[in-house]
Amino acid sequence: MSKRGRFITLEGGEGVGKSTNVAFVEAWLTSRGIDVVRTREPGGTARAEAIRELLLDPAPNEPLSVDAELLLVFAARAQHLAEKILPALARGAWVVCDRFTDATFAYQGGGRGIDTYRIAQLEAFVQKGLSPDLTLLLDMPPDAARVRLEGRLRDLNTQRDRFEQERVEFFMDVRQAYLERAASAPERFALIDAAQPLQDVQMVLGRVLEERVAQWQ
Ligand SMILES: Nc1ncnc2c1ncn2[C@@H]1O[C@H](COP(=O)(O)OP(=O)(O)O)[C@@H](O)[C@H]1O
Ligand SMILES: Cc1cn([C@H]2C[C@H](O)[C@@H](COP(=O)(O)OP(=O)(O)O)O2)c(=O)[nH]c1=O
Repeated sequence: MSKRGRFITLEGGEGVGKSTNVAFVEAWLTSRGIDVVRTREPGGTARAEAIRELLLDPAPNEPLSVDAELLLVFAARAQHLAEKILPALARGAWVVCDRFTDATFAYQGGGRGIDTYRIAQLEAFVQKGLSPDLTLLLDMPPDAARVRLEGRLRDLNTQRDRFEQERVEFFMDVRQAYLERAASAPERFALIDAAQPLQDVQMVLGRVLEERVAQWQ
């Protein structure tokens, strides 16, 4: 049987550069001959992307309950794991994912105030022990990240989604929860200063990948 692939996730608040750097990580690994599947959460498959639409739709006439939000995130994840992530890892491909369960601890836990224990129960139920091999946490102050996000929204001429409409205090709680998770699992996390110029962020990312890939081989 071929060796299971590696599972790498990128995390951080809105506008810190996750999408930009998921592409960088994919290109970095591909250039070293690694078979890479790039994906994102919530989403990654047709049905999971349909759940993403429900989660992001601001639909002001019917607020989404906090519990429904949590369960939808995990429903999308269960589908994503079954249809995409687990088959890719089983055939030996490496999966690079823009957000995963650390985002649930940060947003539904830190942001919405759901008890960490309840999230951990769903994590165990849905993931059955699977967790990322490496998590690249892009960290910067939310107000500075918001400036970047505004630029992206303007460029793409899109409206703010349900999460992007949250107040800055929500994103400060999200950041704090991410930092606490990183501190509790330092062997899995690499904490990266995302406020640096992109070139510097990517130099650090390259260094972290170099080190981890060498350890895994
Ligand atoms: N290190 C950086 N310095 C300045 N701008 C950046 C940096 N990284 C990303 N950006 C820009 O910030 C915006 C948000 O980046 P993006 O990758 O879409 O973030 P995310 O996926 O985390 O929301 C984009 O316009 C992107 O080009
Ligand atoms: C994966 C995940 C995402 N989310 C939220 C965070 C984001 O606001 C939203 C969509 O993710 P994403 O498209 O990555 O946002 P952005 O590119 O703006 O950073 O989903 C959760 O609340 N919980 C989760 O478990």
